[in-house]
Amino acid sequence: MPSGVGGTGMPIQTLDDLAVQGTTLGVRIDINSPLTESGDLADDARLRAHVDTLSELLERGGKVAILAHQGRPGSDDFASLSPHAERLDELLSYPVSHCDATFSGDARMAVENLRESEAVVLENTRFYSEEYMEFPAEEAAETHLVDRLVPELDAYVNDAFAAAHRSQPSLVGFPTRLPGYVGRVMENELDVLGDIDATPRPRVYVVGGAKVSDSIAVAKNVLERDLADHVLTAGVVGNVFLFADGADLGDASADFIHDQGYWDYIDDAADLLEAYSDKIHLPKDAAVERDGERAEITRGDFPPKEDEGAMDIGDATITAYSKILRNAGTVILNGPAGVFEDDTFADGTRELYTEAVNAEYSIVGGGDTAAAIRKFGLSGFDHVSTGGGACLRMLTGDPLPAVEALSR
Ligand SMILES: Nc1ncnc2c1ncn2[C@@H]1O[C@H](COP(=O)(O)OP(=O)(O)O)[C@@H](O)[C@H]1O
Ligand SMILES: O=C(OP(=O)(O)O)[C@H](O)COP(=O)(O)O
Repeated sequence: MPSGVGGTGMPIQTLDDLAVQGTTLGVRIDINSPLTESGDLADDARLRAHVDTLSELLERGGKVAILAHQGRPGSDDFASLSPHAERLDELLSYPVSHCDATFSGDARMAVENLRESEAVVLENTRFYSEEYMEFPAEEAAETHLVDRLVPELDAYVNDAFAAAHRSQPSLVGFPTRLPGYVGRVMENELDVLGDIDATPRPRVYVVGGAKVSDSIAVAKNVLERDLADHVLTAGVVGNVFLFADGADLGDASADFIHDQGYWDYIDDAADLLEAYSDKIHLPKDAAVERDGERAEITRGDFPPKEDEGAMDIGDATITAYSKILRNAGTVILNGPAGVFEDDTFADGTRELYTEAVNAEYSIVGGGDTAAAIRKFGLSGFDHVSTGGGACLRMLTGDPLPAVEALSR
């Protein structure tokens, strides 16, 4: 019988149920990481998170074909997984190579040629167009990527919790055609994040960062299900809510939101504000760059000058949000409050994250969120999830497609 995984209530097989020796395994991990301008890894936390799973499979004699994505088509961090393979080769005590193909003949040959306790990182799954589309599991199973790789594999392991909210071929297509198992990262995240109702009130969600569609969906869910006592908005998400509330953050911020494809979400944010204005908190001020320095503008003085984009929350927002966080029973946080990579606009993220540690129970998650935590040298959170959107989605009780596909 499958070992089962806490929190999901669904019988899912773990690596304890998998006979590894000599088998060829397709292993989906999430090593989507911040990159430097030259394309190197700016942070390797997600790679390190998967070391236990990969080491276990290799130590037990597995032939490991790694599937993963990096960035999104059109994004600055949309890149090859070659640096990731090099870093995994350094982190693991087993040989890790890279193949610059995902499911072509060369990729299938690379998988066929694997010896026991060897791994190959196949190329960025999102270099292939169908991977950036969402499908029901049964349709995903018939995509080229899945169809071409299945004959080379004996089983599939999904350890990519951080991408489990995406119903994309490499995440949901294999379990309908191969025996599927969760890796150790996925197993732990599902166990820890299993039951949000067990966490103490008042429960405060902090939705920051730049993935507006994910954050609005989560905010809607936790408010409709009365899971949240407060929703603090920051980052690009906060800027969208400010526009939705009629504030004029100026052309630079508006153009950025348009360019990211999120302008249409302003109506959704407005609907949430109308229904839950008592629980949703908006920034009271913003930080912009003026003459090369940080300048703060209160909402009463919006809009900033035409070329000044809102790059961080200001002191008034930090003070107001910190007071709520200080009195929180549970803080659930995803996404930076500003462009924290630039020290000029790191104040909001650093201050809010520092305050979140002091909550009775704190869960933080996300690739850039984790990178910010390391940048500021913070510790003491009860759980640092490898996933941002996936973590929030899990905590709203919404199903994670990749997990559902494994529990068939
Ligand atoms: N006001 C802002 N304007 C532009 N980008 C922002 C702003 N606030 C935060 N960001 C960006 O959001 C990105 C992280 O967002 P996201 O990917 O949602 O976080 P995570 O990976 O933790 O889920 C960072 O690269 C950061 O620079
Ligand atoms: O970084 C990720 O999500 P996160 O930004 O919520 O942490 C995952 O790798 C998913 O990436 P995606 O949001 O481009 O599908």
